[in-house]
Amino acid sequence: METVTTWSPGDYLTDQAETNRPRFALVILNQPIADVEGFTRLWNNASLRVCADGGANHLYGIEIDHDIPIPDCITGDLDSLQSKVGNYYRALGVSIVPDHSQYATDFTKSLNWILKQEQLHDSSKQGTASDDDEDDDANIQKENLYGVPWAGQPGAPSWIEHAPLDIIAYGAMGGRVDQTFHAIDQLFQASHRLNGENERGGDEASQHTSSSNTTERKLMLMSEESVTFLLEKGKNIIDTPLRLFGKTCGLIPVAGASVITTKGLEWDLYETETRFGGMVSTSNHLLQDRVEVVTTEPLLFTMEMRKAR
Ligand SMILES: Nc1ncnc2c1ncn2[C@@H]1O[C@H](COP(=O)(O)OP(=O)(O)OP(=O)(O)O)[C@@H](O)[C@H]1O
Ligand SMILES: Cc1ncc(C[n+]2csc(CCO)c2C)c(N)n1
Repeated sequence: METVTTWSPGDYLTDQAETNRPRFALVILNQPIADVEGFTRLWNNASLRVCADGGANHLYGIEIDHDIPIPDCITGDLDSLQSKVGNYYRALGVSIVPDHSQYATDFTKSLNWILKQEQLHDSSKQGTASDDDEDDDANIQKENLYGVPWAGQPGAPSWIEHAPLDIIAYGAMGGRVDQTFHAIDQLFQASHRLNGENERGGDEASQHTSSSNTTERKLMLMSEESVTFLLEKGKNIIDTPLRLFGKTCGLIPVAGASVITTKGLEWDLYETETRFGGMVSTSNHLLQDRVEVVTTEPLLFTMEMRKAR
């Protein structure tokens, strides 16, 4: 069975009025934001907005001049959050959720917070079926734990009906190298941690079909420079509208050697092995608005954002 995964990163960037845009959560990391317009479009489009610790400082910098939505949450060890920024958002009612674990980064803690919101909603759906005092207690406890008044309560925001949300992390690439590799590791982790270990792969029955489309939640890393995600084993169809993306792209074998076939690139490959120390396709070019990549192992795909000028 061939698995087909479709990727449409441009959909997150389209205007809010446009329909069919996937609902997504946006995590802002602690990196400078040069392309304020591009970031603001993404921030406005997001359904759930989380600041990873010092990410809030950059948001605050933008909010001074722009009318943008406040975050739903600021989380992390909060060692980078400036006190004036924390006080500002606290006064506006933003949940500030400290997590001092020394075994998870602020990026991971932000993903955990998103997962918790979704899980709380799931349990609240089960809870509403039996409307007893025990459930009320559970909801109060959840509110105390996660600092979100609506968590687990009736009247939760509408995005939650679209959960699990896709997740975009903004600002993960191009800073500290260990943080960059950590972000790539999050892409690997995402395939099981954010989607549930058991939902992947074909079951016995689906082995008999020739192809299946995966509808798992996506995690993508975006910045003003690039968008990056981990292609899955099998066939990947990537929407690459050239009005939104620059032509330069790369296919990086971060999971080890892979045999790949591509369609739609200037230097297409046909059943070619890619591995570090062997052939790695960087500085390749998109030729069209849709690219296909078949890969035997997960493969990092990255492409440029289109520059305003
Ligand atoms: N220099 C950097 N390069 C790339 N990503 C970064 C960098 N600094 C921070 N980040 C991202 O932003 C998140 C929040 O950063 P924060 O302000 O807490 O810095 P930190 O204390 O160094 O991060 P952490 O506590 O997560 O190790 C980090 O978890 C990381 O994903
Ligand atoms: C094997 C191993 N390597 C590094 C760390 C350190 N660490 C990882 S995430 C984190 C929190 C950063 O805010 C810290 C300190 C660890 N715990 N275990």
